[in-house]
This record gives sequence, C-alpha cells and structure tokens, in this order.
Amino acid sequence: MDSITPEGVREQGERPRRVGIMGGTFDPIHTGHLLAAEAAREGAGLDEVWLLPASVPPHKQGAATDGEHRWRMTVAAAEGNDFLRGCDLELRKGGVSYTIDTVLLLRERFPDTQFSFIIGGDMVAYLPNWHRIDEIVEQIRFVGLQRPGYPNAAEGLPDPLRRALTMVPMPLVDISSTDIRERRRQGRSIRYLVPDAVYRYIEGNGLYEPES
Ligand SMILES: Nc1ncnc2c1ncn2[C@@H]1O[C@H](COP(=O)(O)OP(=O)(O)OP(=O)(O)O)[C@@H](O)[C@H]1O
Ligand SMILES: O=C(O)c1ccc[n+]([C@@H]2O[C@H](COP(=O)([O-])O)[C@@H](O)[C@H]2O)c1
Repeated sequence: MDSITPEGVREQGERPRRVGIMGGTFDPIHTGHLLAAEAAREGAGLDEVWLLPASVPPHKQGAATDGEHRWRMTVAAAEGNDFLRGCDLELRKGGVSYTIDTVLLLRERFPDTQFSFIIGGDMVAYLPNWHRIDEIVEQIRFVGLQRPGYPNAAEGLPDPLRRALTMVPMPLVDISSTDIRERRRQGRSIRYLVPDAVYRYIEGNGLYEPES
C-alpha cells in the first residue's frame, strides 16, 4: 500500500529512469536526427535521449569522417537541451559498433536504467538482419519513428521483435547526412539543415569540402 506523507502527497516510489539511445553515424548530425530524438522522447515518454555516434557502423559502405569530428558535432547538437546528451561509448571502444555489444555494456554500467533504442522508420524493416537481434530484444525495447502516410513497418515483423517495438509519429523531414555532404561538395548551403552550432563547426573545420 502506498504511504501518504504528512503533506498529503502520495509516495509511489521512483520508477526507473527511461533513456532512449539514438545511434547513428552522424556524419554529420542534422535537424532530422534531433527531431527524431524529440519525437521519440515525447511519444515514448523517455526521460532523456543519448546521442550515440558509431565508431564503424555495421551496415554502411565507405569510411566515415574521423570520430573526433563526429563526436564534437554531436556534443554541439545537444548543447542547450537538458534532455539530450552525447554518449561516446562506441567511439571509445572502436571497431565495428554492433548494437548488441553496446546494449550489454550499457546494461552492465547502468543496471537501474531502462533503455530503448531509437530507429528511423526506414530501419525498422531491417531489424531482423541485425547482428544477434534475438539477444538484443531480450535486453531492450525499440522506438521506431513512423513516417506519415507510410504503412506501419512494425506490422511485418515477427514476434518477439514486433512486441518489443513502439512506433511513434514524427513529421516527415527530408534531410539526410548524404545530402548535406553532397551540398557541401557542390558549395551549396546547409544552413538550418543542421543546428547552428554544428554549422559553425563544419565551417570552422572545413568539413565536407571538395578535395583541393
Ligand atoms: N530525416 C530523418 N528523419 C527520421 N529519422 C532519420 C532521419 N535521418 C536519419 N534518421 C535516422 O537516424 C538514425 C541515424 O542515421 P544516420 O546517422 O545514418 O543518418 P542518415 O542521414 O541516414 O545518414 P546517411 O545519409 O549518411 O546514410 C537512423 O536510425 C536513421 O533512420
Ligand atoms: O548491430 C547491428 O547489426 C546494426 C545494424 C545496423 C545498424 N545498427 C545501428 O543502428 C544505428 C543507425 O545506423 P546507421 O547505419 O543508420 O547510422 C547505429 O547505432 C548502428 O550501429 C546496428
């Protein structure tokens, strides 16, 4: 039975902190990522979202920009938002960033935290192909960002994956890191596609410029 304090406030005990992990290559981190983090936080009732840049992403071809630059852009993107923070666990570890390894480490380091992994709607259908996905599903939940006007990708998934996934709505934001890199190569503007602090970092460090 819950106790009633002298002030009449019911004490229900603390619930575990809920943290969403938003993993990505973040080359560079952009406004679409931040809107996704915020939609997941609100839609899934998360207390915080941790932005986790991968060291070597498992399913991507080609080398990503140096991890230190991607980390600094991630920190810059999180600036000024108390619900957002960077997590450098995969960059510190190095090598290919399989989510199962990260999840096991996080569970060990933060046993009282409830973790969810946030993924874009385009990723949901590929979840069954993730390395040791059966073990990941035993450890954490997923939050998928539903694209408006698109069928719910979760419905095609087998159980228990389907049960482990919560879909939340997010406005369609047609921004990708690939497009941002391409714009820089062509000398076109990327202003407002990335947060101002990230824009200044990219300009200040001459990132994604055409090879001279
Ligand atoms: N515009 C967007 N809206 C919603 N989710 C996004 C968007 N862009 C990326 N994501 C999601 O963010 C996560 C990390 O994405 P990633 O860092 O690979 O960015 P990207 O823009 O897709 O990169 P690239 O163009 O280099 O493939 C993935 O789960 C991806 O689905
Ligand atoms: O572990 C896996 O097999 C796996 C396969 C594809 C993607 N992921 C993770 O999903 C996140 C988004 O990946 P990406 O390639 O869109 O940057 C990132 O944290 C990856 O490490 C993980």
